[in-house]
Amino acid sequence: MYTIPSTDLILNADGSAYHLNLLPQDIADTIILVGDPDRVTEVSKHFDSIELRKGKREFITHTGYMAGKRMSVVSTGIGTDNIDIVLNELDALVNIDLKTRVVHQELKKLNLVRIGTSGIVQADIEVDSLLVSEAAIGLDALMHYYKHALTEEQEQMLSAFAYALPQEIVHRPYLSIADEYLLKTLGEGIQQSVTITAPGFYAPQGRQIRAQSTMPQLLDIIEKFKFKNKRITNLEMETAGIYGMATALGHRAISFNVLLANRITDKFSTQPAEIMDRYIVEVLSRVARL
Ligand SMILES: O=P(O)(O)O[C@H]1O[C@H](CO)[C@@H](O)[C@H]1O
Ligand SMILES: O=c1cc[nH]c(=O)[nH]1
Repeated sequence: MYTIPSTDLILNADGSAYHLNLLPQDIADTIILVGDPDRVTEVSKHFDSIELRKGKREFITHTGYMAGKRMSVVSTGIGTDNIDIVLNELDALVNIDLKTRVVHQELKKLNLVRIGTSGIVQADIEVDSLLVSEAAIGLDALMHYYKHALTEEQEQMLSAFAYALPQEIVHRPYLSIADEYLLKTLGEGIQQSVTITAPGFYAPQGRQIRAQSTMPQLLDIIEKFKFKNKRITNLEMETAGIYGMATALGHRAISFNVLLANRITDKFSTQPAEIMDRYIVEVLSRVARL
C-alpha cells in the first residue's frame, strides 16, 4: 500500500492540512470558493448556523448549515497558484487517511462552487450580470504540471486559440471544463460561456497603468476569438485552475462570475458590494437545493 511521504503531504502539529489548517471533519462535501477572504463572512452570514471558523494566511473557512444543507465556504486568495494548494488540500482532507497517509479505497466527490468577480470582454454583456463558465482557458501554467485530457473538439478549440495568441506568450494555454451535472443543476437559466483565467490582473488582462505591456493587442484578440458558436466573454484569475484540478482529482466544479467591469465599454459597477450580495444569495439558494 502506497504511503504518501510526509514532505509531499505536510500536516501541522494538530494533524491539520498545512495551509488550510483544517481537519477532515471541518469541511462539508459542498464547498463555496471565493477569492477574497472578507467574502467568506459575506457568504456565511446567510447560513442558518455556523459550526466552524478557522483560517491561516488568506485561507479562511466557515462551515455551517443553510436550509438543512451542510456547506463550507473557503477563501482561496488570488490566482491559480493558490488553487493548486486549496484543491490538493481539500482533496487530501476527504480522500486520504491523514494518520496512515494512505488514499481511501472509496473516493469522495466534492461539489466546488466558485463565486468570484470578473471582467467582461464583450460589449453586449451587461455589467452587474452573472455568468457561469462552461469552460475556461488558462493563460497561467498550472495545468501543464498535471495530467489532463481533452476531447478532439476541445483540442481543436484550444489549438485555434493558441494560434491566435501573441507570440510573447511562450507557453501553450490550457483548457478545462465545468462539471456537466453542476452546470445543469446550478447553472440553469444563467448565461454560460467561455472564460479566460489570466496569470495577473494588469498586463495579463490587457490593462496598462505605467508598466508597458508587451502585447497591447491581447484584449482585442480575446474579444474577437471565435470557435464554431463559442466566444470568450470574461476574464478572471482562478476558474481554469479550479476546473482543471477538480477534473484531475475527480471532483465537481462550477464557477459563477459576478461581472463588475466591462473592459470594452469601459464601465464599472456602481454598486459592487450589493451586486455581489445579490448573487451570493442566488447561488446559495441553488446550492442548498443540490
Ligand atoms: O473576486 P475574486 O473571487 O477574488 O475573483 C477575481 O478578483 C480577483 C482580482 O481582483 C481575482 O481573484 C479574480 O479571479
Ligand atoms: O476585470 C476583472 C475584474 C475582476 N477580476 C478580474 O480578474 N478581472
